[in-house]
This record gives sequence, structure tokens and C-alpha cells, in this order.
Amino acid sequence: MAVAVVPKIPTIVPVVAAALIDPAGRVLMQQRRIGKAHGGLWEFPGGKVEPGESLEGALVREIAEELGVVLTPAALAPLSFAANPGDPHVVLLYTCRAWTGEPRCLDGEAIGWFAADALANLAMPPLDVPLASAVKELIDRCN
Ligand SMILES: Nc1nc2c([nH]c(=O)n2[C@H]2C[C@H](O)[C@@H](COP(=O)(O)OP(=O)(O)OP(=O)(O)O)O2)c(=O)[nH]1
Repeated sequence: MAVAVVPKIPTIVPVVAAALIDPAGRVLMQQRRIGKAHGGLWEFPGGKVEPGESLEGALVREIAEELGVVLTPAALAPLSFAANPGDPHVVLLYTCRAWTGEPRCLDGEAIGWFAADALANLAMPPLDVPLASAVKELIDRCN
């Protein structure tokens, strides 16, 4: 009898991202570099989790690489996640209101601070649309 061998290959690609929220309730968004997948669209800064990394460890690394700031791990709060059929990426979104340093655009095309009401006007990758709604709901409740 033939036995099917199913290779143990992960079918999802975990991506961690952060909604940095400033004291005025504005959110930092990053524009992806032109020419990359989803080039020119606005996303939450972050990136893929590398083998052996924790989720929070990956997020602290990515944010340091992309924005030059050090997130305060205790200030990271999981908010929501997003996945779509046919797309292996699962974006896990955290909020963060405490960090060290002034965010700079080190990796993207641009960065900007946006009021919660303005997020829906940004052109975003599909997974970011529900995530941005979750961020707006949170800010509307808390600020
Ligand atoms: N960082 C981030 N990635 C997102 C978001 N929404 C979304 O669909 N993605 C997708 C875009 C990318 O395909 C993937 C994140 O990959 P990445 O930022 O680490 O890497 P990349 O595609 O820029 O570059 P590469 O490593 O594939 O060469 O997740 C988001 O809000 N933030």
C-alpha cells in the first residue's frame, strides 16, 4: 500500500507588526518601498518572524531596523491578527505606546503619523484594512 508522506513545511508565514500610538492618538504608518510587493502602500511597520525568534523579539528587531527606535517590550499589547485565503502571511498586530528614540524612515519609502480617522483613507495591503479598523476602534475608545 502506498503511504503519502506529508512534508512538515509550515504553511503560514508569521509577520509581526506594530501600531505605534503617540500621546495625541496618532498612529505611525510606513509606506512600502516602490517596486516591492505591495509597493507604495501604507502598512504597519514590522516584518517576518525569523526561525528561533519569539514574536515580541522579532517585533523589537524589525522596529529597530525600520524606525531606529527601541520598543518597550512591556508596552506591547496584542490587538488583532489578519489572514486571507491564498495568502500565506498572517499579520499579528500589536499596539505600543512606549518606545525610546524618535522614529526615522530607515527602510520604507516614507513614514507618517496619522489620526485614527485618516487611516481608512490610506491605500493599504488587503490584510491591513481590518487591522487599521481595529486600531481606530481602540483609539476611539481610549483617547
Ligand atoms: N510589515 C508588514 N508586512 C505586511 C503588513 N501587511 C501585509 O500584508 N504585510 C505583508 C507584506 C510582506 O509580504 C510581508 C512582510 O514581509 P517583510 O516586510 O518582512 O518583508 P518584505 O516583503 O518587505 O521583503 P522580503 O523579506 O519578502 O524580501 O507581509 C503590515 O502591516 N506590515
